Amino acid sequence: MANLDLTKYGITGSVEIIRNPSYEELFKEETKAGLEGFEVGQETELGAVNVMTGIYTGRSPKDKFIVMDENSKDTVWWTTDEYKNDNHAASKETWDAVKKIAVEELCNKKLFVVDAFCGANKDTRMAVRFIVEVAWQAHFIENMFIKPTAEELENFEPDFVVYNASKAKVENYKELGLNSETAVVFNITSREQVIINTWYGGEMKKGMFSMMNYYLPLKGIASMHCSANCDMDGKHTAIFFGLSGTGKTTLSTDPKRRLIGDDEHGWDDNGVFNFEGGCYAKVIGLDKESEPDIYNAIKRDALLENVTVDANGKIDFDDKSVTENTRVSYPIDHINNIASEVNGVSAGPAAENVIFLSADAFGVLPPVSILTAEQTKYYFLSGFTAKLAGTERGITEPTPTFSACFGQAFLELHPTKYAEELVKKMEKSGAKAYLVNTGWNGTGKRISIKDTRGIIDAILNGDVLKAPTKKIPFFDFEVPTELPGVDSGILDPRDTYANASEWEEKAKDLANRFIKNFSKYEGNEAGKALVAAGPKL
Ligand SMILES: Nc1ncnc2c1ncn2[C@@H]1O[C@H](COP(=O)(O)OP(=O)(O)O)[C@@H](O)[C@H]1O
Ligand SMILES: C=C(OP(=O)(O)O)C(=O)O
Ligand SMILES: [Mn+2]
Repeated sequence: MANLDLTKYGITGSVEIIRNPSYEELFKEETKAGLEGFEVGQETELGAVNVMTGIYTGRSPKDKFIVMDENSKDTVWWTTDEYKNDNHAASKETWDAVKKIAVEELCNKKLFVVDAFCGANKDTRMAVRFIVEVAWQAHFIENMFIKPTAEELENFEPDFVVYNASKAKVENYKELGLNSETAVVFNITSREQVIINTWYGGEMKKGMFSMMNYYLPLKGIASMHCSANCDMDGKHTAIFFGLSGTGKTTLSTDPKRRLIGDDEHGWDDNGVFNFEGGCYAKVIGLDKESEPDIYNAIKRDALLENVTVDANGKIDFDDKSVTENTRVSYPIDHINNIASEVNGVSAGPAAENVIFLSADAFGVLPPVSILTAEQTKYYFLSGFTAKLAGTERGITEPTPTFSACFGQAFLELHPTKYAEELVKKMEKSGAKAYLVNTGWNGTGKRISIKDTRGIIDAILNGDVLKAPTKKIPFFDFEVPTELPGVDSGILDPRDTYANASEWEEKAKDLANRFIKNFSKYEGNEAGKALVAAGPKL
């Protein structure tokens, strides 16, 4: 395998090709003398290396394109004026041009090639080859994707190739119909991705997630933007859907349970399986006391991004001067209790509890609502939350949004397809769904991690179904009025306002937004039938 041939990709004149480097080699490469600009990694007091990712410290959805061809034309959920999404169409000519830019950037260089899997299920996993010129990018990939065994590496045949040319620019982007000098372009037919002018690792991670979101539902497998964990015996799986910053990583990392994965999962007839081999946690304001497992995962081999570190390697997790989206990637075995230790792979049986995390910036949603089957479909398709600062370019404060299936930016097919697959699986396992607000309430502050953890515990141990409940107006949510370990004063959101009429006013406004947003699903009978499960004025 020493002589990996990249000329078949048009990449010629390679000075050196380092394939699947060890962590030891990566450490040397990313901290060695002579590196320049954003290539430089700095060793920190916790042993993890920190890097700066440049202008792009979050994903850039406006620069995401998919080649429109015979194959993708009628399957991909394209953006339209009536319903905008992030699936912008690129022509085949544009594809040829951006691929050429990427390949030229990668010619005559020392390169890193990382071969890895996306998907823990051997029958449906994608073998991905990443070609990059920056050592820490190779490190990020090794942390986040599933490492092949020596034997698997020997016989590795990529199903998908990613060309990361973060140092290049698309100068003639206007001519090519692109949005800027930055481009993240997918070719579903040739199974390739090109990344130009952004160093943010999330484009590779969420890029392959988007591709799984295309291929898996077409095979009858649910593909989900959620975290997952199970009990200590590897059973009783729970999944946590949520847009960036709503708490998937924080809440699935639970010392009482085993982690399956923190962000991207499939659900097939055997159960829930992780797509990834590692986690990508936010570290802004990271507090050792409230998130000890994440804190302890930050050690040698973990990779910090955009964190403020002084000349002696001392970390300041509270500093937001570069971005609020400071991150750490680490291989999943940096977490003490993981599902693969008892289940062999990062997987668990069919989920029994399905939790929708929503960070409501309006302070209207109760901290926990028990959903009916119809409400489950309605709230999944609605995907209401707030986009939190940082993960996407241009978002600087909590911004309310309806992100279908709690992951619209990564959906390649129509949202109803994901809802259909999820509901099929939930019906089969008899799973119950809950809507959990990890955002704000009438106090003007975010609900505490402690209270949210108490709520999650009550869902997972069944207490929530034994608790006395009441109904919340407009939304018809059933909410518990007391739960062990949770401040009873917050369970009815109206109690967190000086005057309940303040809540009422905001609730009416939010209900209206739901109704308006849902009109896009009312074009068919199934959509129309769900309206009754939504808010009413
Ligand atoms: N009640 C809460 N529940 C979950 N996370 C919270 C809560 N309050 C504040 N946070 C913070 O919000 C962020 C959640 O981010 P994260 O778990 O990485 O989300 P995701 O994985 O869904 O992108 C963390 O920085 C966490 O400390
Ligand atoms: C890395 C990302 O995911 P999350 O914030 O959900 O962890 C992202 O959306 O770019
Ligand atoms: Mn996360």
